[in-house]
Amino acid sequence: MNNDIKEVLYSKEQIAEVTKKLGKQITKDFEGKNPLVVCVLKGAVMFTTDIIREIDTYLELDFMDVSSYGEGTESSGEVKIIKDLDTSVTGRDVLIVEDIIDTGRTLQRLVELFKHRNAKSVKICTLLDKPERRVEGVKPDYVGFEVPNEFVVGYGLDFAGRYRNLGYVGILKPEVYEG
Ligand SMILES: O=P(O)(O)OC[C@H]1O[C@H](OP(=O)(O)OP(=O)(O)O)[C@H](O)[C@@H]1O
Ligand code: HPA
Ligand SMILES: [Mg+2]
Repeated sequence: MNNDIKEVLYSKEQIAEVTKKLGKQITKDFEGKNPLVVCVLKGAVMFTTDIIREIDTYLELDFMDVSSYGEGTESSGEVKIIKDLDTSVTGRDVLIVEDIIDTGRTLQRLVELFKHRNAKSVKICTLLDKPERRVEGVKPDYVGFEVPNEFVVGYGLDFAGRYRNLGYVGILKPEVYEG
């Protein structure tokens, strides 16, 4: 599996360090707010479980399963909701946790949905931001790293369902997805 990686972008240690830093910031900003943390499955599962342990406020956790990439490296353009939240967002301070913002379609859809459901506030925390590919105007409130316009995998991020279990984030060799 490691042989399929062209370059390691962020090591386990770098991810842990930035997660701690973001957790501290979020702790400060959400003090006394009891936010509803929304983990966007499946990519954000590792980042979410790590960052919530760095946030020192009361919070609640829920999961939403959303998908638009299927087996490829390009967004299908259609954001499918596979599993909705169990919790109502009405009147809640929502913090969406994502692994990556690429075109921005996934988050645009979620932010619109939560606002429509009358969330009190909606904030976004993403480990990775790939601003070069943006087609929607969403802006994250908390960002770990800006990534170049390459298909990245690891630490939750997949290609065709694989590589989520890498501890680091790396660039996939193009020959892996080109066939
Ligand atoms: O900004 P966008 O272009 O919308 O891309 C970002 C989204 O795409 C990936 O999810 P995917 O749809 O592959 O589902 P997964 O998390 O289950 O892998 C990733 O985890 C983000 O949720
Ligand atoms: O670069 C990426 N890697 C994995 N999944 C993704 N979903 C959007 N962009 C990416
Ligand atoms: Mg994915």
